[in-house]
Amino acid sequence: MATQLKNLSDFSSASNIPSAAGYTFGIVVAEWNAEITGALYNGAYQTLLKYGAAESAIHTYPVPGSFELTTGAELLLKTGKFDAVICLGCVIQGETRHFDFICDAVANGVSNVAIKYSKPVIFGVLTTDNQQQAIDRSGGKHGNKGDEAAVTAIKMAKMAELTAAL
Ligand SMILES: Nc1c(NC[C@H](O)[C@H](O)[C@H](O)CO)[nH]c(=O)[nH]c1=O
Ligand SMILES: CC(=O)[C@@H](O)COP(=O)(O)O
Repeated sequence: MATQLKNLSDFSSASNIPSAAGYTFGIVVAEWNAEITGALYNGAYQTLLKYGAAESAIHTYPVPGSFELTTGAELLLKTGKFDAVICLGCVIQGETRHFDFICDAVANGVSNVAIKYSKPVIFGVLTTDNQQQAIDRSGGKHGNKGDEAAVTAIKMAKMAELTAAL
């Protein structure tokens, strides 16, 4: 499987990451599986700082679960004050089909909010079979999806800025 072949968060060879300076970011973080989402958040926050975002330009809001990430993104984007919103969560399969409904709702919801406001909303949600897969992708052997979400937010904020000038 491709995932097993690499650290998915290795940006060392990526020279095409724009500066995050001047952009305002929202980060909405689900409290479910907090040990995982906390690691995702730390990765995203530190990555934004690494690429030049000001601490004062990063605004963080917790929500109860991943299902609420869409609402969190909507509430932030309706203010008109954010260049990108990063949604962080971790949904781990349980005994029932609840997993499927949450994952589908968040993926579709995040996409719809991004389109509604023509602003980047980044899907930084782990959807795993078990806890170990989540650990591996939140600072473990497969990298940190929070890092990736932050890089995506920077790139998309830059694209939004460039296309607004067209
Ligand atoms: N089981 C997980 C949940 N469940 C909670 C939902 O996200 C939502 O808060 C609830 O249905 C009320 O609307 N959330 C996660 O983020 N991760 C899970 O594994
Ligand atoms: C993804 C979930 O909501 C899950 O944790 C709930 O567990 P279960 O499906 O066993 O009720």
